[in-house]
Amino acid sequence: VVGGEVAGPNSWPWQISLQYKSGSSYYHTCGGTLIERGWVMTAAHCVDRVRTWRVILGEHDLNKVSGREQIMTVSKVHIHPGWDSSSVAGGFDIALLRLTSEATLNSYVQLGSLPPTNQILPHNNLCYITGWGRTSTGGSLSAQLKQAYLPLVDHKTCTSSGWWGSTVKTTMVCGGGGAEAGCNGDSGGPLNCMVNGKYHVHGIASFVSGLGCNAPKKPTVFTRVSAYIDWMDSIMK
Ligand SMILES: CC(C)c1ccc(NC(=O)[C@@H]2CCCN2C(=O)[C@H](CCCC[NH3+])NC(=O)C(F)(F)F)cc1
Repeated sequence: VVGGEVAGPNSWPWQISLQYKSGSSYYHTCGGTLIERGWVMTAAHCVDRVRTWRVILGEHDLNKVSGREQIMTVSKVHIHPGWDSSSVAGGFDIALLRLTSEATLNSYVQLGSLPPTNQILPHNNLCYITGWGRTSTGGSLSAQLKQAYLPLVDHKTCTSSGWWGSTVKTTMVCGGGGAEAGCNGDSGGPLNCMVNGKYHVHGIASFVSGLGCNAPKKPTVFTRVSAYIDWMDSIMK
């Protein structure tokens, strides 16, 4: 996350850290959202390589043990059948991870709320991106979870000339476009949007400009969760 601030510990209790094993250590690679006690929603591009995964719930500082963490292994990865790893512009950047055991819900670990099917939020809707991604283009990951205010950018603006144009599809949502942005390592994490006084997970961080995470007029692009409710229901049935 470029800009914004360190989040209050566990103030986004559905945020997870997706980590892969290399040698005898695990490394943060993406964010994600706990949506059922046994299911995590993330981006397809995060899990389209065969790796040994683990999910940390109740995480805040990647380098410290608070005792609030729950370390979960992944028993199955479900990547949307429409995902094409050679083109993030094609959309379908969504995957579901079946956890080996069910999470214990408490003050530090809660389920994220999903939007109704095909809900489209208005331009400038209040949204926050959260993640441990790079804090500047080419910079390092954040040890603590960060949050940044990314007002929603409507499709008409986001697909206009000088912005993303036709790269952005109707199954995507855009947020920010100014100094604050998602960045590498925030992938798969939630775009938390306020609707009727409650945060819903409206987006899954998908891509930013190759020119820089906070390139002007290149808002962070998210998978629009409300476009994939039926698919998710069919998998989690
Ligand atoms: C649509 C197409 C023109 C296109 C547009 C932008 C990109 N951006 C990128 O690839 C930049 C550079 C490093 C990773 N990155 C990204 O955008 C990565 C992975 C994207 C999927 C790539 N297989 N995503 C993120 O950093 C994010 F925003 F989700 F946190 C890639 C392709």
